[in-house]
Amino acid sequence: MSCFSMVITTSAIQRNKASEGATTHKTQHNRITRTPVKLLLLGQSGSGKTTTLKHFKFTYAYRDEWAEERAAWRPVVFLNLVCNVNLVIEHLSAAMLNDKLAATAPDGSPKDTTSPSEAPLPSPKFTDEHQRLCTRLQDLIGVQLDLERCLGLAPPEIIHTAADAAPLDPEEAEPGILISEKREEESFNHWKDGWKAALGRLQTPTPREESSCSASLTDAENSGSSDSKPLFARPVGSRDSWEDDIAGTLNSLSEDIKLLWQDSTVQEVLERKSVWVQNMPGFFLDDSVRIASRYYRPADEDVLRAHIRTVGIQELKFTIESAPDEDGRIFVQNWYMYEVAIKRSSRAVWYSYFDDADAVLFLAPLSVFDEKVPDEPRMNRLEESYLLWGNLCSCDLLIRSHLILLLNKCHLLDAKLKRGIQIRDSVPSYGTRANDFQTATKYFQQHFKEIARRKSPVQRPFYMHLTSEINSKSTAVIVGIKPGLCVPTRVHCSTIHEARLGITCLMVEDNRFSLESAGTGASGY
Ligand SMILES: Nc1nc2c(ncn2[C@@H]2O[C@H](COP(=O)(O)OP(=O)(O)OP(=O)(O)O)[C@@H](O)[C@H]2O)c(=O)[nH]1
Ligand SMILES: [Mg+2]
Repeated sequence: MSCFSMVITTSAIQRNKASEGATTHKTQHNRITRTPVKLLLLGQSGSGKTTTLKHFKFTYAYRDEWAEERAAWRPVVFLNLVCNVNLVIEHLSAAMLNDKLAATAPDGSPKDTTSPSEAPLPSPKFTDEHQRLCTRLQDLIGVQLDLERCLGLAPPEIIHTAADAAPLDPEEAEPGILISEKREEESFNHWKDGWKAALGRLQTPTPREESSCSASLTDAENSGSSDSKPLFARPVGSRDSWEDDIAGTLNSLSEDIKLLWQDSTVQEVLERKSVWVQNMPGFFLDDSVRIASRYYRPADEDVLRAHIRTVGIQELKFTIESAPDEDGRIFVQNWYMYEVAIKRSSRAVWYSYFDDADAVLFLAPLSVFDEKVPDEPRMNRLEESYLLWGNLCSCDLLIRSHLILLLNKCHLLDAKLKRGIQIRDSVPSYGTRANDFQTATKYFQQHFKEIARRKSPVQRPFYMHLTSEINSKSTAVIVGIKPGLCVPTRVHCSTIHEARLGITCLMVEDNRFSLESAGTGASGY
C-alpha cells in the first residue's frame, strides 16, 4: 500500500492563493471523482487539533471564505489576550498580598521560596505603580466574562465526581482517573445526532460542496442547519458593536497592559512561580499594543495562535483537484476531517462512528512533559497522551485506519530544555540521559513506538513526525493518505508522487518543490 504526505508552508500557500484565477480550463476536462478521504484528528486538549484544521482551511478555502473566518477570530484573540492579562494580575496580586502579610508577620520574613528546602528569596520590589496597575486592569475580569458569554462558550466540561465515578477499564484505572462513563455518554448523546446529520449532509452535497473547491468549518453539533459556522457560536445582535466596545476598552488599557508585561518585577513573580504564560495556548501579550489598537483585525498567524477549546466534533470539508493530466483528466476528491474532542472514557461509544476513517492523525505535544492535566492534577500531560495513544492503537474498530502520530510543539520542547528544565524531574524513567532535544525526541519517539507495538491487536505500520504546528516555516500540514491521491492544483503540482517507503513529504518552499522521504518522520515498527 502506498502512502504519501504533503507538507505545505504558509508562505507558499499564500502565493498560490494569489494566483487562484489561473485555472480556467475546468469545463473542457473530464472530471473524475475519487473516493472521499476521511481523516480523524485526535489528541489531548491543547495538542493542536484545531490548529491543524485551520492549516487545512487556510490552504483550501477561497480568499473571501478565509477572510471571513479570520475576521471571526477577532473576539477569540481578544479573549486570549484578556485571559493572559488576568492570569498575570492574579499572580501579581497574590505575590503583593503575600509580601504584605510577610511584612506584618512577627519575624517580618518574606514567605516566597522557590522550593520548601531552599532559603527564602528576598521579596520582589513592589511599588505603588503595581497596585495601580492591578486596580486599573481589574475591569478586564468583567471583559473576560462578557467575551465568554458573547462567544457562547460551552459551560466547563463535565466534572467527574468520586460519587458517580467508576473506572472504565480496570487495566487502565490509575490513581486519580475516575471517570463517569454514564455522564460521558449523556454528553455524547447530546451531540451524536449532529454527527449523524453531518453524515447526511455528506450524502446530499449542497451546491457549495459541489463547487470545485470549497471548505467549511462547521460545528457538527449544529449541523441541522445547512449554513456553515465558524468554530464557535456567534452572539445574536450586532457583533460589530459589542466587539468594538471591547476593542475600545482594550485600547484604553493598552499602555497599562504593556507596562504590566514589560515590568521586571512582574516577570520575576511569574518566574518564581514557574508560570510560563508565553508557552500557554493563546499567548498574545507580546502583541498587546497591536491587538489593542482600535482597528485591529487578526492576521493569519493570529488565527493559528488563538485558542478556544473545542467541544464535541468539528468538521472540515474541502475538495481538492488535480491539475489536468495528459489525457485531460482532472481528479476530484472530497476530504472530510473531524476533530474529536471527547474524553477518553467515551471512546468505546464514539469509535464506532469513525470506523471507516482512512487515517487518524494523533497529536501529542512533547513540550508538556512537565505539565499536569487540568482538573486531574495527579496526571502528567505526557502520560495522558501515552494513555490516549494506547487506547487508539488497541481499538479494534479503527484497525483499518492508518495511524499518523504528530509529536507536536517541538520548538516549545526545545525552548524548555534550553531553559534547563530537566525531563527526569517529571519523567523518572528518562533517567540520566542527556537533557537535549535530540536525545529527548528519540526517547519519546521510542516510547510511543513501544506503546503501539504492545497495544495494537495486529502489527501495522504507523508514521511519526516531529512538528510545530504554528511554525509556518517548518511542517505545516500533512495530507495524502490514499494511493493515487489528487494533488491540488493550487499548489501547482502536476505530478502525483508515490512513496516507495512510508511517508514522503512534498516540500513547497519559496516556489521550490522537493520530495523528502520521511523528512522528520519515522515509520513505526
Ligand atoms: N507554540 C506552539 N503552539 C501551538 C502549536 N500547535 C498548536 N499550538 C497552540 O496551542 C493552542 C491549542 O491548540 P489547538 O489547536 O486549539 O488545540 P486542540 O487540540 O484543538 O485543543 P482543544 O480544542 O482544547 O482540545 C493554540 O493556541 C495553538 O496556537 C505548536 O506547535 N507550538
Ligand atoms: Mg480544538
